[in-house]
Amino acid sequence: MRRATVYRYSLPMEAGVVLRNQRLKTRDGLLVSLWQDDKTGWGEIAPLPGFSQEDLPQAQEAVRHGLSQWVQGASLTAVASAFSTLPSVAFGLSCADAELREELPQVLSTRCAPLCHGDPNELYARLGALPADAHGRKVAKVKVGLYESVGDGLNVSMLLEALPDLHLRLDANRSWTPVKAAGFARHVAPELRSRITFIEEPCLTREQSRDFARLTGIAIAWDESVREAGFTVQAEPGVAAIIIKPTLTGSLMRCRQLIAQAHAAGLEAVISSSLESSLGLTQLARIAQWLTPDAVPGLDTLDLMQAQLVRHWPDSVLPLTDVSALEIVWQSK
Ligand SMILES: O=C(O)CCC(=O)c1ccccc1C(=O)O
Ligand SMILES: [Mg+2]
Repeated sequence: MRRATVYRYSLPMEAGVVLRNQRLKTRDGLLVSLWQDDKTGWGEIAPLPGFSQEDLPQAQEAVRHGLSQWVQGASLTAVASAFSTLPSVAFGLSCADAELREELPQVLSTRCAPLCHGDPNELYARLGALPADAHGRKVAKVKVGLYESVGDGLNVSMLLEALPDLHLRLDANRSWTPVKAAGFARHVAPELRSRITFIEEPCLTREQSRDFARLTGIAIAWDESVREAGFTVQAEPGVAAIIIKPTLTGSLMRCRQLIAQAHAAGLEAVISSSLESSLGLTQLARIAQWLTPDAVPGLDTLDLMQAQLVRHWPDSVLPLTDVSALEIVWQSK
């Protein structure tokens, strides 16, 4: 006997969370819970406005359709893979399926690369307290490209000089022209550059980003590119990693394939958040622990929200919204 329920959630965000020039006041998405015999599995489907190709009504319709098929006996692995044009649906359903089949291990590490922002004194204290990894490195992430690139260069240099065991991931989201990218690099001394683990997509085009890596010796990582048609994972000079945001990428099987390709090419694969709730985020932490145990994931986004959802992120003090408070939008008979 199979049963499925689809819930809809809307969580208030912290004031001032801006994504691609639009303010995100609430994070909206779906949770699915599946029952089969005495087993249960949950998944989160949350298209991210400005990033996902699909919107929530489209996702909801697809989830309803996919789960009706599953309830009637179809394989959810197959159902999820069929939604390759709706990555959030493919990912959420495949997570619920993996939990149900007890394939997704429970072990979870809350270790992730903290996003550096806000008051410098507070930031220094936070980074000072950050645990080092097996190589004695502290890994944190800084968004760049929002203001003057020269200021970004000075800021990054200041952090690296102040904390000798700090290694930084930077993320420019393709915002620099080659001239701005050079302005950034000019203000980061060559001896500090090796502690920039990578910068995600510094420039508008891949070719410009490759040139930046070659000219500056600063490694880069692909993020947006990974989700573009025609992208193939391959070893390239100056490329250190690929970023995998499962909600924007697709089924667990697709993510595993990308991770395997990255590792085969000698690249780091970094699991990263698309602003999932605490339920999706804890699953991402489990996936990261399982499939990319040596890479610190990019999951420091829970505090952008004002509440957790159904499952706790360990140590978070945010209030928890219980499943009983959620609207049921579909249920199998
Ligand atoms: O990768 C991380 O560390 C956090 C997640 C993150 O940065 C992000 C989250 C949602 C949408 C886009 C991005 C991004 O990588 O720019
Ligand atoms: Mg990025």
